[in-house]
Amino acid sequence: MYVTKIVCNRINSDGLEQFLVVWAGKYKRHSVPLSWHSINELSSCLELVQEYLDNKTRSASDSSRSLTVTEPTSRDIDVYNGVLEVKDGFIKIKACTDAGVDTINSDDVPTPAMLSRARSSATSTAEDRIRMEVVRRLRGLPGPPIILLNKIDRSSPPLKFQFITQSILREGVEKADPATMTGCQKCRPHMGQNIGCEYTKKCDCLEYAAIDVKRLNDITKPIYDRYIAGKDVDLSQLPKRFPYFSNGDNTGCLVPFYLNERHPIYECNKYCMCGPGCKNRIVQHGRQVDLVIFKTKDRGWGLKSTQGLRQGQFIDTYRGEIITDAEATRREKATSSSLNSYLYSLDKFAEENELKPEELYVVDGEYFGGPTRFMNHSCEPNCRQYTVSYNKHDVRVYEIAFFAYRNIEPSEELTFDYLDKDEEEEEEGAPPPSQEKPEVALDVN
Ligand SMILES: C[S@@+](CC[C@H](N)C(=O)[O-])C[C@H]1O[C@@H](n2cnc3c(N)ncnc32)[C@H](O)[C@@H]1O
Repeated sequence: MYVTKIVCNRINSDGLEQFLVVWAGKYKRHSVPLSWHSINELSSCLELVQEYLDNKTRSASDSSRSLTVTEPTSRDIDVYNGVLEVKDGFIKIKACTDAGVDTINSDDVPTPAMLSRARSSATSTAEDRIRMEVVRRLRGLPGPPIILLNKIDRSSPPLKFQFITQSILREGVEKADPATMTGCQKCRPHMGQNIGCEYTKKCDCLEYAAIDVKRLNDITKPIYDRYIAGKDVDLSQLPKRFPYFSNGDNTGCLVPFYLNERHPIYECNKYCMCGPGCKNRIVQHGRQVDLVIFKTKDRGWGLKSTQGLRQGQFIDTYRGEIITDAEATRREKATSSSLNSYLYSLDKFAEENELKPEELYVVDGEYFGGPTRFMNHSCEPNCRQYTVSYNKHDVRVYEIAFFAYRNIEPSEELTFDYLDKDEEEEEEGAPPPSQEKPEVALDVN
């Protein structure tokens, strides 16, 4: 026995908030079992209660606009279509042979009388219970606190959304063979400045990192030209940069070369010889900033931080279910929304690896994800998403990480551009926001 739907609410004669629930099962039409329950008895189906309350709020605002008032036309009754009993800890339906039990045609429920009563009945205990459940889930997440804030109404983020700490690989999605995941072998934890990887030429993790063409010289330019001509060359000879500042106030923030040009970030991994203290590891350590999921006036939920963020500071990853392109298309068709804002294609390496669209994977953050799933769109965003790879040989599964694109004031809403495309940006040559600090790259070749 399980609940399939909530159809009505009321305050009973004891002053208790109750919800009329529909139970699943094979029953004769018109005699589907229904019963009234308090929110404490509905803890296993809070999502359904939330869905009911959201619909009720929506239809209340619709009817206030059209000024339609439905007057009660039939009497309200308490017991419907059978008797529920608790047996062995489960709710069961006892066949109703007692002529004295009130029944009602279930197709008529909720009756106009019930609806009228529901409209004027408070649901604050249920709303508080739902909020407590969201807060409980947020407290279970690793990292600094994530606060839930709603000064607009009594709603909570959807309970059908599950917070996860790592993306979930769905059917048909595979990471590259684990044997391809290698670490840098020539780096050591103490090579000079005690920061792990010190020299871009030694760090194998940078093999496929972007070439810093501005730093080509008489020796490296001919190697670069051969590389561009498609010849086999030793890429470690070409000038590269580590992605993060290794010292100073901006330690851990993205250097402008990556921040502005959106080059894929290759972090060191568990097979690297540089050790866990290496400064080429930021995203893999997870979120280090506090976050607030808050209700906006007109854009649903949004995200902010109570602390100021520095330009280039890592916020969190965008996670979700990683699905195949075919599954993404199926989900897109199934959703009523024409623009599915939760799907994110993992296509960063598609062109250079000649991957066909149908071979790509997609991250769906609608029902499983992290707090960044609540970030809203802006055409002038203060955050941007970057590609972060721990396995340079895996071109289909990687992380999407949000970093502050400029300094961000405490409690400023965090936004990114949903239509952001790296390629367009490079073509247009959009000027980056000014850097307050000069860049100090980590590579000291
Ligand atoms: C990824 S979600 C962001 C979180 C969302 N606000 C929520 O409450 O779940 C994307 C959805 O948020 C809303 N949204 C995001 N940015 C918006 C904006 N700038 N203006 C209006 N609605 C926006 C749209 O409904 C969009 O489909």
